[in-house]
Amino acid sequence: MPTQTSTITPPDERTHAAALERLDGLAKPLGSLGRLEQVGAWLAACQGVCPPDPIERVRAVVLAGDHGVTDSGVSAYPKDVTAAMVHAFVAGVAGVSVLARQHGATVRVLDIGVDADLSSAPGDVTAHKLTRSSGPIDVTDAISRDLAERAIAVGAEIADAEVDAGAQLLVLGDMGIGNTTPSAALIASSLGLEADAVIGRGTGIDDAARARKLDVLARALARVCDEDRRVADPVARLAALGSADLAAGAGFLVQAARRGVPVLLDGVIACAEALVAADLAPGAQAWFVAGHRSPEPAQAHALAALGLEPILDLGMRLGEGSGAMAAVPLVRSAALLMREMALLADLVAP
Ligand SMILES: O=C(O)c1ccc[n+]([C@@H]2O[C@H](COP(=O)([O-])O)[C@@H](O)[C@H]2O)c1
Ligand SMILES: Cc1cc2nc[nH]c2cc1C
Repeated sequence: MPTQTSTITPPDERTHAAALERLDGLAKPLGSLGRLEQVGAWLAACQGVCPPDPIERVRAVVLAGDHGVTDSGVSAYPKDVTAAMVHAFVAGVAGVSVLARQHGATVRVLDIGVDADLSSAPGDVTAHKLTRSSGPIDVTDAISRDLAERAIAVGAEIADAEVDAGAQLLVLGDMGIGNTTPSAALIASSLGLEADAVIGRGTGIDDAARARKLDVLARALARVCDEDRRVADPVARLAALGSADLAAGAGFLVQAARRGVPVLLDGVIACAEALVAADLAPGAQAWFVAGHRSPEPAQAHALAALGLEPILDLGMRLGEGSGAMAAVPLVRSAALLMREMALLADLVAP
């Protein structure tokens, strides 16, 4: 029985049209606020109100997990860093923690599939733990179909909690050494691409590690993809080539869209999750904006397929939701400009 797919109610089209009209009437040359105008109109449509409310409550969730492919030497760092970084998020000293503090956002880190016992971590870090590492996708499925379905449901529960806590804007972050490999595999198998079109240098791998990663990716895609290099069913894709944390991310994004709360996407991991989310729930992508461009080639493919253009292009490749968090002030500016700028007609006598 496939996981239920459903179409998503889109952001309000009439509010979007009203927002574009308001933007054209502001005290500025037509179109002169560039991307901020599109972001402002999108926010208005998501909220169903023009001008949009100021964005006061931004909530980030970091989903952590380990990946069997790390045993093949596909990352520049050892997998113990995943668990170590979970402690850093809890202590508020990770990169995204600093940015979130600066921008008044919350960060919740959750161990979905870390290969360590984090049960002594404070708070509810392990409340949604599903596995200790997902499988090496070049030789076996990452997780069972049953676990993929449970992870999607867990991700939805996590999104519900953030929305119920009052989130006006969500950020989805990731932490997992090796996770650019399953992310690239998900994007390739969603779009029918070959390994060499999606491979990137992740944490900064050298040429030898890149050759190993290319081999892992090619064997993973050959193992599960049909002649089109695709896997049609999104749940099967998450189980075969993803992981528990990536499936939870896809479930999170579907539920955010279902609840009508906009999401700022981060780098290649969130974009892989978004691509699958759009297959699980067609139209979900209308609730997403890309916070930043990652150097990972797979992200560019995912963004093009989703019809998204990143707000920032700073060469960031940290993950954690950091690139999305860096874009938060601009999203806030887009709302305030629409609220507080004068109308040209009120300044210029007829
Ligand atoms: O967000 C991105 O586009 C991104 C690009 C490269 C690396 N990362 C982060 O680095 C880790 C994955 O890189 P790797 O090389 O171990 O696959 C993981 O913790 C990600 O958060 C993230
Ligand atoms: C130190 C470190 C921090 C990270 N944060 C997200 N991915 C990461 C990868 C490494 C290696």
